[in-house]
Amino acid sequence: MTGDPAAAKTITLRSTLANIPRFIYNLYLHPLPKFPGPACLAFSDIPLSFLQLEGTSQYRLRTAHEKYGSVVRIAPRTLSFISPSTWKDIYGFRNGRAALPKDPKFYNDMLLPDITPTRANDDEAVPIRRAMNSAFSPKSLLGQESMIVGHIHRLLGQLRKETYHDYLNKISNNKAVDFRKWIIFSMFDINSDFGFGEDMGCVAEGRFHEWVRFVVEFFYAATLIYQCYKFVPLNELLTLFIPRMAKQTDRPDFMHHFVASAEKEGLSLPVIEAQASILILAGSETTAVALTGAVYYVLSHPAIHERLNKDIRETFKTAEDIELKTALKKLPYLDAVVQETLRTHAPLPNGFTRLVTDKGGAMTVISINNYCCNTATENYTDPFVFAPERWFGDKKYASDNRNAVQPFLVGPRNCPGKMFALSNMKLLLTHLIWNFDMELDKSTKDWHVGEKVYNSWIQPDFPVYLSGRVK
Ligand code: HEM
Repeated sequence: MTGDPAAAKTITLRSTLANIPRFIYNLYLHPLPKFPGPACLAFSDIPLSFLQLEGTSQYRLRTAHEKYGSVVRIAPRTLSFISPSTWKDIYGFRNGRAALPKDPKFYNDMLLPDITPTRANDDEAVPIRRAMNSAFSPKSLLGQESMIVGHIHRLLGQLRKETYHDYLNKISNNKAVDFRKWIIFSMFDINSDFGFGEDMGCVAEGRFHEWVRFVVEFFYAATLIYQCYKFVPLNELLTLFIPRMAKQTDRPDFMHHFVASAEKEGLSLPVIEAQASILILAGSETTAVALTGAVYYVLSHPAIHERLNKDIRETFKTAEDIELKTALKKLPYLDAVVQETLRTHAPLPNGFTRLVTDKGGAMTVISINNYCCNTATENYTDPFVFAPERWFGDKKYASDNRNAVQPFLVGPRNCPGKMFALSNMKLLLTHLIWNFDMELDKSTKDWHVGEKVYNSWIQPDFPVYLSGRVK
């Protein structure tokens, strides 16, 4: 097909000219101009969409918040907030239900089916969430520990193989390992084992399962979703690849708990099956991004790395002593490292949009952007400094708004997998640090600078040198 650049230019110019009255209206006559914000974003929806397609909107919005304050108009009908007090107003409960409805343009019918908790309306989501809660209860999570540890051991074994030419004689092959890749493998294995009682074999085979690759790319596709009519609904794909439901395992996995409660809630089989997609989609990539971020921040701060090494290696005399109960409770410094990672590197940095309807019926889209909120100078002292101490009552950070960090959201539509994600992160970090001395490859300098976001951070390769611990 041949293009005609002159015709394209003419069409662009004509449509821009035709829209000038609308741009003027948006800037000066619209009901929202009382909210501050850059005119270059407020005149049309196009600039924000462009930045989102480019994966860089978080940086532009942060600059706008630093200049204009805690509420910024970022498109004609769109406001961004960063005050900690607004979390509850936007996402919390009101009269036992979600305070505000989800924005159907983001939660559209190409993203996920409306029988997933993410897209179900507030009333329909209640029984699904109730059925999920029993699967995510602290008791059933503790029941998953041996499964998680089994996967961690498999991962450690593969990392040793990658690191050592001859493991018994400790002959290293002096090759850095792409850590991010292995963490993704492990998180997809753990989440699918948790969800369906069967892992995907990513760590064992050292490669992405085909549909896992698809799920990772779905995060990018979600940004382009309006143009993505070619995508088959994800849950149908998943049920094609995972012959689940009837499979029986001795260990009560998520589906075991979920199906038992779902029956009591009167949920239909299609609703039960649809949870397959959301569980893998929501849990694997997010936790992998957070874990990779945590390893990066720890290794790039030698004092933090040393303190964590000391805490973990002194607390657990043998690797078998590492247990969820102890890893979660006895290691406050590890806890602070994880919190600080979720502040500086929240896996889903851009906000989740909700709608406010005014008396005339006009809708405004509002959200809190995690990246802007967590790196705002109005919320944190030295917001770009990775400082676990800020979670320990260090005087320097006394004025920090620590409750501004809400990577799992708040309220009735928050993340039900929060405890599962935190447990995985802490267990894996503890095992890694107990077992290995680690060092960043030089190429990782400024590894996170300019990272793009398509729903989640697009992290570059992450080469790390490993060796069996010396002390
Ligand atoms: C660090 C890791 C994680 C982060 C930061 C995170 C964050 C979030 C956030 C912000 C939401 C709300 C999204 C929205 O409103 O559209 C969400 C929803 C959800 N998450 Fe997580 N998540 C993580 C890990 C997990 C894990 C491990 C699981 C399950 C094993 C999980 C299961 C879910 C489910 C099922 C939903 C949908 C809930 C609903 O819409 O009602 N998440 N997550």
